[in-house]
Amino acid sequence: MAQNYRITLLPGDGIGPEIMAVAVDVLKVVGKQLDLSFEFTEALLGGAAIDATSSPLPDETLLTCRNSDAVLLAAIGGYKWDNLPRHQRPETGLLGLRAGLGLFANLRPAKILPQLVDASSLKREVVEGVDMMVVRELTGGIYFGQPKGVFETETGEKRGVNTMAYTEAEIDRIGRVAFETAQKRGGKLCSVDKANVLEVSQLWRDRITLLSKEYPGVELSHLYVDAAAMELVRRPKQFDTIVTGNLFGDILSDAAAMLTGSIGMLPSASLGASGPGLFEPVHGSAPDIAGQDKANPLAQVLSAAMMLRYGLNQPTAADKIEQAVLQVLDKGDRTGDIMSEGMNLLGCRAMGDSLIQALEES
Ligand SMILES: NC(=O)c1ccc[n+]([C@@H]2O[C@H](COP(=O)([O-])OP(=O)(O)OC[C@H]3O[C@@H](n4cnc5c(N)ncnc54)[C@H](O)[C@@H]3O)[C@@H](O)[C@H]2O)c1
Ligand SMILES: CC(C)[C@H](C(=O)O)[C@@H](O)C(=O)O
Ligand SMILES: [Mg+2]
Repeated sequence: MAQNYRITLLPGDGIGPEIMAVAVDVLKVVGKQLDLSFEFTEALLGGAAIDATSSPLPDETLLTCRNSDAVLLAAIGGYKWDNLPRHQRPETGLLGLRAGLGLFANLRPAKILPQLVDASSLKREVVEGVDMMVVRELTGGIYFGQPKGVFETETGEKRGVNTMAYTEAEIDRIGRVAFETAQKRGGKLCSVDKANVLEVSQLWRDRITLLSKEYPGVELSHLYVDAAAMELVRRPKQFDTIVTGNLFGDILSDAAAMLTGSIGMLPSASLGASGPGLFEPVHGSAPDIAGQDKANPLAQVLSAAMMLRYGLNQPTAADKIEQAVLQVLDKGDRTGDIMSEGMNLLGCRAMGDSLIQALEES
C-alpha cells in the first residue's frame, strides 16, 4: 500500500505561489514513481493571511501545520505590508510559525553545483568545490529576546530595544545538532559569534567548547562574525559546518547563498525536537519579479527534497529530485538569476516542465 503523508503547503506571497506550483508538480510525479501519496492542504501565512483574516498567522494555519507530517513553505512578505506595525507584519507570522512548531534548528546547505560555477560572482578557483552547511539557531537570540519594543524615555524620546539572549540549554541543543551534522559531513565545525564584544557570545563560545569534548571526532574552530563574513568570501572552501545564532545565521546564509550563484538555488530545513519540520527556500518573496514567470523554482524544489530527506525519511525520493535538478542544469536550462552565456533562458513554469520531463525520463 502507498505510504501516505499529510503535507501543509504555505505558498505565501510574491513569487511564492509560482514556485510552490512547480514543487507540488514535482512531488506528485515522484510520489507516483515511488508509491508515496501526498495529501496536500493549503493554508494561509504572511501577507496572504493578513489580507484574508487580518492575522499573519491565523490559528487555523498553526493547527493545520501541527497536524501534518511536514510543512512546505514558499515565502512571505512584500511592499504592500511593509508599513504595518511590527506585530501585524508577514514576517511576524513566519517567526510565530517557527516558534509555534518549536523549530530551533535551521539547516541551510550552500553547495556549488559544478554546472553553476560560472554563474557565481566570485572566481572559479574560489568557489569550485564549495560545500558547507550553515546550522542557524532559529527560535532564540535577538529575534525573540525580551525586553523588546519601542519605549519612551524620561525625556519623551523613543528608544527601540531588542535583546540578544541565549540560555545554556538553547546553546547546547543547537550545538548538538551542529556537532552531529559535522560528524556526518567533513568532521569540521566552525562556531561563529561576537565573543570579543557580547556576553551572550562568550557564553555561546564557552558552551560550544564544553560540548566539543563529547565529539572528539569533530575539529572545532571559532570565528568572530565579522571575520567569518570576510572568510566566507575570501576562502569559502575552508568551511564544512558552521553553527551560529539566529541573526548571524540569517546574514551569513544569504552571503553563502551568493557563493553558489544565486539565492534562488538554496533550500533549507527547520527542525525541532519532535513534530513536523518546516521546509522553505532561503530567499524571500522577491516582490520585484513576482507574477512575471521569472522566478527560479529550484530552491523551492530542493526544499521539497529536503522535506523528503529530513522530514519524511524518504531519501530515495529526495535523491531523485536532486538528480533531476542536476539533469536540467546539465541540459543548459537556466532561469534569469543563474543565466550565463550559451544557456537556455527559461521562465519558472518552463523550468518546472523541464524538471518533470527529466523525472519522467529517469
Ligand atoms: N522565508 C521567507 O519567507 C523570507 C525570507 C527572506 C525575505 N523574506 C521577505 O521577502 C520580502 C523581500 O525581501 P528581499 O527583497 O530582501 O529578499 P528576496 O530574497 O525576496 O530577494 C532578494 C533578491 O533576490 C532575488 N530572488 C529571490 N528569490 C529568487 C528566485 N527564486 N529566483 C530569482 N530571483 C530571486 C529577488 O528578485 C531580489 O532581487 C521581504 O518582505 C522579506 O521580509 C521572506
Ligand atoms: C523573513 C524573515 C523573518 C526571515 C528571517 O529573518 O529569518 C528571512 O530573512 C529568512 O532568512 O528566513
Ligand atoms: Mg534571511
